[in-house]
Amino acid sequence: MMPPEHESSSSISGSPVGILVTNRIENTSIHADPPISASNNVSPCLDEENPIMPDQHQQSSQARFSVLCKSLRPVTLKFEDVAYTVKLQTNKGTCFSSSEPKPTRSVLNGVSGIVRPGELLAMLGPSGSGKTTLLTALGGRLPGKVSGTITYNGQPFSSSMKRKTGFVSQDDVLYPHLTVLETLTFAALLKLPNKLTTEEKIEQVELVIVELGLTRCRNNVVGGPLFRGVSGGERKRVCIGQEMLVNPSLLLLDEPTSGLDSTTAQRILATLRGLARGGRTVITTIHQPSSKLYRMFDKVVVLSDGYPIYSGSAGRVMEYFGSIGFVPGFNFVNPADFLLDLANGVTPDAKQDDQQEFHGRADHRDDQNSIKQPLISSYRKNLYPALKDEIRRSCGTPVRSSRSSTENQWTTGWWMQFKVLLRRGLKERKHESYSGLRIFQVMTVSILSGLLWWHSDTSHIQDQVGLLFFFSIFWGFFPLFNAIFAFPQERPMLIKERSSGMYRLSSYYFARMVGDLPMELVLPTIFVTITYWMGGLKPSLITFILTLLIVLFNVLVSQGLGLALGAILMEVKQATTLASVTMLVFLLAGGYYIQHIPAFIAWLKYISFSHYCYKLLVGVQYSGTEDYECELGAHCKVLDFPAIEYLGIDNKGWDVFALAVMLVGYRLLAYVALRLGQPH
Ligand SMILES: Nc1ncnc2c1ncn2[C@@H]1O[C@H](COP(=O)(O)OP(=O)(O)OP(=O)(O)O)[C@@H](O)[C@H]1O
Repeated sequence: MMPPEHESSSSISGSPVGILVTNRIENTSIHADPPISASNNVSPCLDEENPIMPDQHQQSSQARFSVLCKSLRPVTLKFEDVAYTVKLQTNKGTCFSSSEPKPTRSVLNGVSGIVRPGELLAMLGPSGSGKTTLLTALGGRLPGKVSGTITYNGQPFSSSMKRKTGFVSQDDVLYPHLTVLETLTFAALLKLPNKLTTEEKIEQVELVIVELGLTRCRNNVVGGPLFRGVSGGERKRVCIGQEMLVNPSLLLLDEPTSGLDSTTAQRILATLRGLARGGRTVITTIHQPSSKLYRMFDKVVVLSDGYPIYSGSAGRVMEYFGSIGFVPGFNFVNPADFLLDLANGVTPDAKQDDQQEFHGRADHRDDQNSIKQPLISSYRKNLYPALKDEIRRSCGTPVRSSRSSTENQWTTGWWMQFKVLLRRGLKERKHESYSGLRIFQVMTVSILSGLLWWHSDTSHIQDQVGLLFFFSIFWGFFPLFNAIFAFPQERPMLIKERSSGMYRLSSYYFARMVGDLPMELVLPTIFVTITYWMGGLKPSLITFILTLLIVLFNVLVSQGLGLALGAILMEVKQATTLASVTMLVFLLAGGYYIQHIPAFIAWLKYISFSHYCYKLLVGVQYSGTEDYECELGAHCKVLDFPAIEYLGIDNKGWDVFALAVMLVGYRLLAYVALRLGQPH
């Protein structure tokens, strides 16, 4: 069997990004076609202080890309004895916490490898073998403790490395309502450094679109589970494009070809190989590559139940397994199939009938283990010592970076991030915020309540007070339940973008707050304007404006509570349940339904923003000197009306203060909860 050949050219050379990457080759010590022998491939580590610089000629011919070229700093990634254990969730102790320690499961065991700039490494293994976990660990995104050592040019993972790393996850997290062009443009504006002008950033987007073959669908919306957008392959390419924009030195991809046809898969891998040849370090997990795809890999790591059974040159794999007695059968065509069979504990040369019989046997698990165990032992005996030696030899002295890891953590400034995130949020959520359904809902309720309270006057003071209470409750519920969805819905995107150090949490948070404001304030304004005048409340412009301002204040407070509940629980079902209980308590303790609440529980009204809003609304509607018709022909003081007397309409300053404290407090709580829930 011939070892897989390595192609000498990539399909992307010739395209603009191809030019960019192939030019990198000429300027580096990396070969256009790196030798597949790991031992021959030891190159010195390149650090931040020694970026590969294009020569003068290329600089002038590619002035447009100069900033991007300079930012490329090759990364040698080494991982040694990487192990990871997870605590398993159990059903026990859901009501009463169990004192028993949670069972643990070892997901990765002593995985080692080295990938240099210019190389494309593939991780192979059956489903559940630990590929994604290893990739996530190498991307510095795995929560909890990863044992072993992972270094990038001899350094541990840092925020500067984070910015040089592109990570494409298996689940394509994208905003469904943005077009392909918008998605990439917003990513470019947020990710590319300030020293590039907006035009240059957009130019870079155009290059990536051409490179990834997205020209045809550039103006199509991405789409989501509820409505169709671009195809699965195009989605995947958009995700890769987002990472390619920043010209990452280290590119990690989780199953970039899953669900794609073989031609598209091949094109994607050719692009990745081209990117690698441009001086990047590219690592991908892959499920079942064809032999054609397999030939594009320089190195492979094969995992079986979290244990490595091979780590090294892709071209030497057959030679190695042959040397330990695993020779492919007569129908051998694809090294990847051979490797997957071995990783599954299945002998590759077994005939179809034997396989069926084999799987049907009750003790086939033991048989599988009896194949896996020698493979794991053989790896430790035959491959590991040489690999360890290679890892140690290559770049033994850690490269010192003169910059601190926190310095220059962000590529763009706070204000730029805020502006871009605000624009993106407005575009993405315009369908939601300005949805006809929401407007219809508010208009219907306002007209209906205007008709129900049609021209009420102080002779029906009970009704009027009821209308004011309705204002406070409706505009307590509505924004609260809308706001609850904000953070749980955006969580995957927030985690993805924050993990790559795209923007500050504060700029995202403020952009979200400000972006939601227009519609949050327009709808109650329409409502109050219709209902106030139809309902026959005091015909005074000042009173109307004050009423409107109080309702808007209430909306902002209620929205803040919704955001806080969403951010704390990060789960819509739990948050809506808690919100409905809270609002029910506020409704009952507000002072309208019950006026003789027992003293031991009367304090509840002080934590209810609806209570303060209701009090203020009544306070601006009626003055202490006003009368109302309490009996036929008899007039009483408004302040003596039982509901108002119980409420007490003095101390408006305190009510405003209490609402202001809640306005700030809830939002602060939401921010802190978001910050604590963020990957570090
Ligand atoms: N946090 C966790 N809690 C429990 N089990 C986990 C956790 N993380 C990973 N695992 C388990 O570890 C194993 C490896 O998972 P991983 O996602 O890395 O596999 P994989 O090889 O990428 O699989 P696939 O090819 O199907 O994506 C799986 O059995 C998975 O269930």
